[in-house]
Amino acid sequence: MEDLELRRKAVAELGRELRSLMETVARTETPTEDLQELAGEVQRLEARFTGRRRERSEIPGVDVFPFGLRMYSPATGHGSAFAPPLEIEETEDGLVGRCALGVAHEGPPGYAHGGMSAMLLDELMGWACAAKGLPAMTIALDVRYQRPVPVEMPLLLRARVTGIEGRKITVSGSVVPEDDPQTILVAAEGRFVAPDLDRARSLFPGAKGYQN
Ligand SMILES: CCCCCCCCCCCCCC(=O)SCCNC(=O)CCNC(=O)[C@H](O)C(C)(C)COP(=O)(O)OP(=O)(O)OC[C@H]1O[C@@H](n2cnc3c(N)ncnc32)[C@H](O)[C@@H]1OP(=O)(O)O
Repeated sequence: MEDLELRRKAVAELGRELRSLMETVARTETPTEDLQELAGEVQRLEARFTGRRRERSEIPGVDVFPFGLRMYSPATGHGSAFAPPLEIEETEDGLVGRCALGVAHEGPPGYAHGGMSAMLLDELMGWACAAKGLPAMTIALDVRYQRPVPVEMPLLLRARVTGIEGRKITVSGSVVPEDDPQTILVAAEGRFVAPDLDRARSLFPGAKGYQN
């Protein structure tokens, strides 16, 4: 069997180059004829991905699901062109995530798109549930945007489970500047539900962790 760590490294390297490309594209003011030529080159590059494509519900071979690694997650995935990617660490008081957003994640000029903050919080809050042994899905997310989130600024995200009632979990989260953690840019409250085994099996037929 192919070395999994080697493959994860290759996936992450490709992801890093794609993120860099996305940022270059979002910032470029290069002449129009260059853009037209580059689009053709990217199309030719895409045609070189000739290997097997995974099925819609198939878990990527590099992942560990539901408790571990999602390499193509748009929030945490090192293989994702879209992810910052968010780096997560477990602390005594819940989870802490670190990242900086780029111009490719912009909403208002110079500031992050609100959907990015919501997505990153949603993901981190979801991982906070998994860290309690309850891999769960979001059923409600209330996001308060208190200050705009500058792009290219190191950010600290926090997620803490505040209550567990059977399979229902409540989680709070925030985004702050890493160098000014008292200033809350975004605050969130979320409700999550850990699907029961039957529901999880039907939702994620490709997940070995839920099968007999
Ligand atoms: C799970 C796996 C993933 C983990 C990956 C690792 C972490 C990655 C982190 C990534 C994070 C990314 C996160 C994402 O992006 S998750 C993606 C966005 N979220 C969804 O798509 C979830 C859609 N909802 C559902 O599929 C079902 O509702 C689920 C599966 C969650 C529960 O269906 P299930 O059949 O299992 O539950 P139940 O019917 O037995 O109900 C149980 C209890 O819950 C209450 N209730 C249920 N639903 C709702 C609702 N919508 N509103 C209000 N309440 C609701 C219900 O009243 C009952 O309460 P009670 O009567 O007992 O008091």
